[in-house]
Amino acid sequence: MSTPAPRPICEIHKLWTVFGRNIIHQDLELTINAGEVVSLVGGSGSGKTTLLRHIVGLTQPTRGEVLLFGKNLHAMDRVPQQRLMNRLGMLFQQGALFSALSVFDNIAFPLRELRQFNEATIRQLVLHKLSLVEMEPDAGNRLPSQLSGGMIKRVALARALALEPELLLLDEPTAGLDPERSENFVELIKQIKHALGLTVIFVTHDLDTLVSLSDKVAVLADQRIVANCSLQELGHIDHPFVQNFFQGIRVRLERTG
Ligand SMILES: Nc1ncnc2c1ncn2[C@@H]1O[C@H](COP(=O)(O)OP(=O)(O)OP(=O)(O)O)[C@@H](O)[C@H]1O
Repeated sequence: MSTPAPRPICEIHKLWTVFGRNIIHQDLELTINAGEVVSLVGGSGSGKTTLLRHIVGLTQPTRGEVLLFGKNLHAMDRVPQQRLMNRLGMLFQQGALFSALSVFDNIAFPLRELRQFNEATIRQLVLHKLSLVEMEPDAGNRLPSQLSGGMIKRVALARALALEPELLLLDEPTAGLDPERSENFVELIKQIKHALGLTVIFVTHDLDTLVSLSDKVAVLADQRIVANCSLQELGHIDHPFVQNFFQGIRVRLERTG
């Protein structure tokens, strides 16, 4: 049986990002296909978070195109752009929950913004998202300040999933978690990915998270993507940053087989 042709979900072409005199991205090209889990790696300050922000429409690139589901995100009017952005979910580094809102209201927030659902439906949808991230319905009454670090990540993930996105972006999903909680959170992301058939792009500095979660690794160096391939294939890429990085993960790859 032949495998289906890859279906691009996110295509970035000739993208430039310039902040003042700093060129962050230069002629950057990247394609992410449906169903892939791609980690974005690169040195500190290489522009990983900025690239995620371009993909979700929060920051306009200086030049170039970001096509989401075949549509040019940054060249659209506000209403269709918002509709397109509703097909994405983003988990921010610190969770970015609204501190004055309960867990329930945090997850309900994007649903209420849509103005399409009544409160009974919103309640059902929120409770479903809480169960997806393995939290009890009672947790909905708590405030973010009453949650552990791991729970904050779960609630932030539930909120990112509220609109049932096709593409999920995660910025440092396991940052600040101890190794056990980090492993549990990675397992949860994997389960949800399979259950919902998501495409995932994530940034991490944690090599265990990277090895455990990635189908592919996109490497940002010299202001562009210098590799976008499986972890094993990285070993064949002739680039000093990639080679150095690969040495760092080789032992872990051998351990996981
Ligand atoms: N809005 C902005 N205005 C000016 N400079 C910015 C802005 N946003 C980011 N930068 C700069 O762009 C560069 C890339 O930042 P970014 O946060 O995307 O890097 P990163 O690869 O995610 O870094 P890290 O791994 O350390 O989190 C940094 O030098 C940062 O200071």
